[in-house]
Amino acid sequence: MDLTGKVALVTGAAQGIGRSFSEALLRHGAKVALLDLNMSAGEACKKALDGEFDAASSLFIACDVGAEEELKCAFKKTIELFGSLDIVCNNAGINNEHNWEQTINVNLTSMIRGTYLALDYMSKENGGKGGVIVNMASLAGIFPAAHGPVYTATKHGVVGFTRAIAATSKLLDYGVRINTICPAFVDTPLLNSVNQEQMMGRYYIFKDTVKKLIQHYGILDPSLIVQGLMKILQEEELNGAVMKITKSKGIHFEIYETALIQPEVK
Ligand SMILES: NC(=O)C1=CN([C@@H]2O[C@H](COP(=O)(O)OP(=O)(O)OC[C@H]3O[C@@H](n4cnc5c(N)ncnc54)[C@H](O)[C@@H]3O)[C@@H](O)[C@H]2O)C=CC1
Ligand SMILES: CC/C=C\C[C@H](O)/C=C/C=C\C=C\C=C\C(=O)[C@@H](O)C/C=C\CCC(=O)O
Repeated sequence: MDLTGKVALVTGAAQGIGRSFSEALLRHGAKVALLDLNMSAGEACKKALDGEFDAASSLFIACDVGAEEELKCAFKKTIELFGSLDIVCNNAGINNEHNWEQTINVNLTSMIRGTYLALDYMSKENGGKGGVIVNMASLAGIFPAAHGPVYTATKHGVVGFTRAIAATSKLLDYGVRINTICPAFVDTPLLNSVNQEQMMGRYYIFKDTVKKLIQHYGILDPSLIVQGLMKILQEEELNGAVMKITKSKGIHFEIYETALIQPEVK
């Protein structure tokens, strides 16, 4: 996909992986809607991006992806300003085992809603011109993380939903490719949640164990996750792919046994 002039929407864009995604998309000539809960961080991010890229190429939208109407409104504002939508990165996520219901709402429910909103605008079934959706999971979407059982559940859900809706998209010819990225530990503020008892809840007892896990497996630079995003955008055969990114093996893919026989669509 030539990104020049394409329109992308990135959730959790104010920092971390989402900010790295947004910078890379702008650098490749795309326009980007930056969605984030954190108003001050979002405005600071937008100001910094305006120092490097045309201010008209990005739009910060304060949005709690966990609030249905706010997410719907953010999609609407994006299309109203930029005129179309080609790429959606459902990236926003939290690691909160204390308020685990919020973790489910942000990491899973909002990702599903963001995927459906993206399909509303991009699917050929709705008169759209197709596009690409990237849902951010984690290696905890493949391997159980004892220090984060609810986080693990949400990320397994991201993987499962993405693989299934990608099959739906292919069967119904939506013209939209939907893939998921499962990074190991990445150098972003999220990692600091390990040190926060209000985030780890009853699993704060694992604090030192997780730190040893992080030390053992290493910490990835967000730029490698950006490489994964670019690979997904450029390799048009990728749909329903589960991309893993680790220190030991870099960018590689989970291989699954043959999928269920899919229903014939009459
Ligand atoms: N950092 C890591 O080690 C890994 C992170 N991930 C996933 O990558 C994604 C991005 O995480 P990071 O960049 O590391 O985290 P981060 O905490 O650095 O950034 C997340 C961004 O999302 C925003 N956000 C949080 N809740 C929101 C909401 N309700 N509405 C809108 N924005 C919201 C935050 O304000 C923040 O700007 C998450 O889904 C996370 O689970 C996956 C594997 C490893
Ligand atoms: C506490 C921080 C919260 C979230 C960060 C992240 O989402 C959670 C990650 C949880 C577990 C990460 C495990 C990392 C494992 C590795 O890095 C691998 O090198 C080893 C494990 C499996 C590799 C198998 C493969 O690559 O096919």
